[in-house]
Amino acid sequence: MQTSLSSAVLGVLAHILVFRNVELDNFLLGCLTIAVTSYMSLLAFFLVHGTPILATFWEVGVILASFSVGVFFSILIYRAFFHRLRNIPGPFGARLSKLYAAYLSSKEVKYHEELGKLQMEYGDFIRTGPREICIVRKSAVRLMHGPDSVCRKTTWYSQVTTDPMKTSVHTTRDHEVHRRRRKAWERGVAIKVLPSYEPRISELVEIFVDQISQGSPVNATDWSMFLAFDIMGKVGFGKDFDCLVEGRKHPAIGGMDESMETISTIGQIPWLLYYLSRIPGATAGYTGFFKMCSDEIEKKFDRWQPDQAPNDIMSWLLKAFMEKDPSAPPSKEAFNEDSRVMIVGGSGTTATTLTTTLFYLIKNPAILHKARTQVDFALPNSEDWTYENVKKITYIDDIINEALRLKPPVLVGGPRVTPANGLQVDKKFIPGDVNVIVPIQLLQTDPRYWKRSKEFIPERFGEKREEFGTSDAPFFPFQLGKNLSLHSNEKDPSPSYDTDWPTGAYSCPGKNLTYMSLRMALSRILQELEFKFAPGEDGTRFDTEWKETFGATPPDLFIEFSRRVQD
Ligand code: HEM
Repeated sequence: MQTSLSSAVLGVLAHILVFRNVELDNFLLGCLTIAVTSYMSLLAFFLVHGTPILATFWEVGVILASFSVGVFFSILIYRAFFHRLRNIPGPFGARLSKLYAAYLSSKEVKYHEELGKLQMEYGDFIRTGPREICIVRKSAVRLMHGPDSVCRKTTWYSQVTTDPMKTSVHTTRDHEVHRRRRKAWERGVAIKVLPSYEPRISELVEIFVDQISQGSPVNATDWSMFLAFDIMGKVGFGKDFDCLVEGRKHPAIGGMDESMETISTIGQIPWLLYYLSRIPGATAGYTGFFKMCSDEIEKKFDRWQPDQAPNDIMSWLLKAFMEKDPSAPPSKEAFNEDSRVMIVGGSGTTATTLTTTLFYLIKNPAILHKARTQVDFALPNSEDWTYENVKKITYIDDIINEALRLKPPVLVGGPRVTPANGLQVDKKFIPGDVNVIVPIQLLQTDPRYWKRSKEFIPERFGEKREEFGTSDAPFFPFQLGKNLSLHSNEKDPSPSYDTDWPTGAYSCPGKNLTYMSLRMALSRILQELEFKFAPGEDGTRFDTEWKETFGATPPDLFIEFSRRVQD
């Protein structure tokens, strides 16, 4: 009894003095090794001192079990009643473990909506995990994601690897290393290199328009993905993925879709995902995709010519690598990771936005008519369809932005950790070392900041901007993007609506490329095609059944496209 009690007390002390003060997430294997070693040492100790074998196993088992009970009991009591977040309201289960968030996410894979329900019940500051809160306040956006933010990426970003030599730019948690690596990326998607991508994007959009207008209804969710994936192949790798020509998903990503829902649920507990993904066979669905990316990188290395100007995003990273520039990915593994982030981060998001714009245009015939009239005016002939001309149709930008507002392809967004000395958000003090989520879709549809918040009104980003108070409202689908002008201009072809909210350190570098792809696709569709819901489709599922899979997985949407008959 005495041994058991002492072991339990030791467990409590271990939690209070050691475990509570260390970021344990990625040292669990180390902890397990220490536990096994301790077990073996204790066994050896008792046996050497002449304790019979059975009694030895019993004694050591009791010591370890008591120690573990002490640790877990201390953790639960501490999290429930003494934690620095004890005054932030939230479900009791969320205080104890992130398993609660995983449970919410697993119900229907709609964590974005679950957060909305929690907000209704607990207010704008909600405790969503033992040391995690969700803040549904505009003021939190800039504090977490703005250029002057002192908040950093959390352990959530370590779910693939903890080795800084192997992380992608997205999963690099060291702020300084990340800052350096962003430079190579920014060269690859800079405004001045975009024109070199235009012919490739135009060619793919033409194939897209040809393919979808063959007469029968098409699943716009899939076809938008084929287009976006092909664009990332051409602009990212300089490679034909041929999804549009063959009318199918790339075989390499076939196995990935099914695992996205599971991953996003388990991803609520990053360390668990980290360890599960190390079980042999656990990432089988990704093998083809990983191989495709690493093969392409390998080919790029083989074909590298120092005197040739880079003509795709990965070549810009390769140039930095070959020239030993500090912005380069630090290893081939890191290179591979960057290429995967580019494909995954760049294709699904762009595709989702394109489908969303089509959905809203069909639902709002007056807006569709206005958009078409403007396109016809700016591009009277087929040959007028050039990016230079398309950029001038600002109503297209307004439509894209309104789609990104209502249904952002990243519905919730990545967590950030507060600095050691904490952070003031309005009147609430958030203690240090706390993970914070600022949910994108909830804030972008919040009636406190957006008039007629659930309605599709592109003009709120254009001529009715002042009337709708858009400048002051939280709009951050790319986190906080570059902000140079209201509408396209020479310096920045991407529109910006948050003049006071300049670029955050971790914001999306692909924003300009995204606008270019979407502007080209949408303008060509409007110029060339009529479209309406396919028989039996009314868009309800597409409107309501989005899954939160770190980004978003929208349902199918069946649309009938046909060539426009010019009158
Ligand atoms: C509609 C289109 C897109 C949306 C809404 C979007 C949104 C986002 C968001 C919200 C983040 C921040 C994620 C986080 O905080 O963890 C992000 C990061 C990122 N995006 Fe995008 N993205 C889009 C398109 C693209 C494209 C086309 C590319 C490829 C060129 C791309 C590449 C990246 C990369 C590399 C990061 C990581 C940046 C970093 O951590 O420094 N994205 N994106």
